[in-house]
Amino acid sequence: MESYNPSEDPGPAFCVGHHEHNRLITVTPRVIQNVHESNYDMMTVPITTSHFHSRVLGLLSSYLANLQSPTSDVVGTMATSQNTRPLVVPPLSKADSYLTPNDATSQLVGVTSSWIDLCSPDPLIADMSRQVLMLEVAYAAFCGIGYLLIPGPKLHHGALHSEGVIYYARAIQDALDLGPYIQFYIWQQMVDNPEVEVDTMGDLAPLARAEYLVPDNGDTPKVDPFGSWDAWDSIRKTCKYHTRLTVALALPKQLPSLFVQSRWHSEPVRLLTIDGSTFLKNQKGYPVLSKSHQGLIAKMMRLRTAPWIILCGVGPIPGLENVEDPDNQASLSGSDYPSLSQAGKKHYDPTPHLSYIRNLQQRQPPRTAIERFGVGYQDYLQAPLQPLTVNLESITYEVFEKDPIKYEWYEKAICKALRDWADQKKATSHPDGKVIVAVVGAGRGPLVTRALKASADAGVEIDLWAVEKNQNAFVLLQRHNDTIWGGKVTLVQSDMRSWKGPLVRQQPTTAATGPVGESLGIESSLLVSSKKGQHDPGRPSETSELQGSAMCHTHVDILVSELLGSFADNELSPECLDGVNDVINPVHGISIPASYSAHFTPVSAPKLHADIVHQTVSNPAAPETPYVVMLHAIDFLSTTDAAVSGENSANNGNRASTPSASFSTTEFPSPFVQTAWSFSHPNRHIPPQSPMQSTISNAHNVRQTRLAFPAQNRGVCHGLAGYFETVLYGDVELSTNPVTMDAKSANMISWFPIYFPLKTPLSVPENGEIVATMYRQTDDRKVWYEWMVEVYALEPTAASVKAIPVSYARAGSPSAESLKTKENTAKKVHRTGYRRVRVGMSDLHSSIKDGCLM
Ligand SMILES: C[S@@+](CC[C@H](N)C(=O)[O-])C[C@H]1O[C@@H](n2cnc3c(N)ncnc32)[C@H](O)[C@@H]1O
Repeated sequence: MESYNPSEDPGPAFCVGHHEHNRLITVTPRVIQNVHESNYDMMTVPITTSHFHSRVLGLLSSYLANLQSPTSDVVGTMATSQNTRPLVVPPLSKADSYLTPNDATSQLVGVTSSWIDLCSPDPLIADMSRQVLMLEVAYAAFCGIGYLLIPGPKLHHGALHSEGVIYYARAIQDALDLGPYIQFYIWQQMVDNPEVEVDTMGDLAPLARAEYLVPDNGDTPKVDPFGSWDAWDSIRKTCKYHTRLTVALALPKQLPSLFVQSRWHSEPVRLLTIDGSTFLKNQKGYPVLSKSHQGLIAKMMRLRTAPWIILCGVGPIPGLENVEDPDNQASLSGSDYPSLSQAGKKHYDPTPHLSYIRNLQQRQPPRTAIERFGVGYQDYLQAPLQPLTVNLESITYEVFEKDPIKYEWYEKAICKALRDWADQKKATSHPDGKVIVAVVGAGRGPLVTRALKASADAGVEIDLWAVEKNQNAFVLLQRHNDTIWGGKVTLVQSDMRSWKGPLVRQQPTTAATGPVGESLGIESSLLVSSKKGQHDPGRPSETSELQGSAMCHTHVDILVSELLGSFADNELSPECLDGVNDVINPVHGISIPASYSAHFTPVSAPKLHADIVHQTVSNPAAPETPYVVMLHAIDFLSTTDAAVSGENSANNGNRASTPSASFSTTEFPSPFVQTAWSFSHPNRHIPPQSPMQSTISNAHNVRQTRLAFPAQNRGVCHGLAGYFETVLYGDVELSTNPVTMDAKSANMISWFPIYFPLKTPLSVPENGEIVATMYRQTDDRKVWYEWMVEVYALEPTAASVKAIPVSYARAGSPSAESLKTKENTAKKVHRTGYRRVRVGMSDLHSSIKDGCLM
């Protein structure tokens, strides 16, 4: 890897804007220049003025004053319903908006009116609100506004809760059509806190007529940690995961639990709004953010599309104070000059909140190796490789070879294996007593180089073979053998499945087995003549004549391969290694890797779901394809951590792309990742080929699993995130499993996880259970996966009264021992005292159309 200096890493760039509730100016390019000079990147503008607000209120009050009590028709429909639109809000006039199209408009975030109530149970209020929004969106679109901030839905109306969200969502769907070039931000609180949802003077909500309200039953509504997210989920579902529909998230003074933070982290949050009141004061009286706020911002800023930050209620932009006369467009006031008392202070800062955010930007931790490597790949869907049927390009190998861990760990594993071989005085397959090592699927040769190094380090002599089927990569292997390896390697251009094993010179008599330095005589083999640089693998005979001396095939002592995919076996490592199984020394021979296992966990992944929905238009197989993807904006639905508050949480587990220890107060909960299945090599149990079949059966490589995952919080399951672990040799292991990766192979970058999508997302209830059934299937010509997900609600039976324990939380991945009884996992984790009621079930998905050809 090229050398990297963290101090030179620029880190994520912060784009910071300024919001003022009631800005009374027309924003011109000169104003924008002023904004930039104040070190802000952009600003918000209301679409309409207080004049418009007063006009609508006036209209409403005169209408209500003359209104007779609503009557119902025979079917009970109220006369003043949406069906008989009673009141039309007239179009905007000059005094209704300061917004005017000019060169500055594209740099503005427009804000629609917060005094409307699209969710009102009173159809009159809801309809007027809808009309106001439509007028504002249409005018914003006309002016060329590119970004529009829309205050989120009002969730509480007396005893009614979240009833009007669907009306809100429906209006947003219309808005998306009305402003086809506008990016919409729904301004959401992080949690549903009824105390925050207070009506202010002039709001339409309190004007809802009593007959439409349900009397308050006196119960104090509680904070619902996922209530706000629920509302957002309804809106984006109604709008079919529209790409222009995103979230502006208001950060409260007290951050909610890490579960809630992690959920928002998985959503398309494109704006973070921070109110002046969210800031604390440091000892010198300057505004600062708490550690947990800093941590959340750091995480958000590492997303593929980092949100912009908008500071609200932090005082005016210097030189841009609101003036009484909005039509006086010389509204850049003379207040660039501080007051006398301010001027008296030595280092007067007119924008201390902004200065803090800029300082926070400077202090962002440098990106980790995987973050640097993954730039541009975050949440980007890639089709998995088909390395058997498609020859890789040199650039693909080059990317693999940048891994700072994988090759190092292979070298360690080979070195240990060689030392053990020598220490245990195991007999070798070579007449000279050398340990025969073969790298199968050698690519451009990095593992060959490592094997030679391991031999030198271990002080154990080896006879090294490299087998590769990609004829283009083979040219490089030949070149490396001449220039780097000093001709020490025997190269074989072949599919490993038709390789007959190393050719060695026949010995005059059958050699006795012996330790390293001696040879394991292969029964009835003839060992003669030195091997040559190149070998023709196509020879079917066990012995051959080479330069007059008899040669015979022998075994490989240590077979080294790296044929793993993101889900361990998805690039057909089991099938390829089965093909060289008989080549491995039947007594002492080993495979590096010795075993590998596939793991998965259910996730919420709205961005991936949206991308797949859009791809489905041109590719119907898109939702039944497992994708390789650097998962980032996802939320693990099943976790092993107890709920912790944002402010008080400690670093509680490993997770991919950890920003830095200094921001560990926002370490999201660890996923509950379970093992699907595993493979071991050499496989001493491959069933013999049936004489009734002409093709070799692959039935022994079929696998199936059914695993249950507890889901503590409600959410939406979009698919399964898959990982792998592998034991190379002894305690040398590689892992992409987020639970074990840091302990086993931190900073390894060769593999991104795999993602198995669901065509239709499944809603998961609180304290529910997600059960995934998965198969690895084969028809002896190709391999594919099938998967389906069921969701259960757990209803306490009469016998159980206590809260549901998260009884199968587990911090690590299962041990090799527990893997043996893995088939029973779903049964084992079944919770007693609860009846499972199935509330959702996906299709059975199958990747057979894109199966991996053997
Ligand atoms: C993932 S790459 C690894 C390359 C190299 N060993 C490394 O670690 O950088 C797998 C390699 O195995 C080769 N390969 C896959 N299946 C093979 C087979 N059946 N026979 C021979 N080579 C194979 C591919 O062409 C590719 O070069």
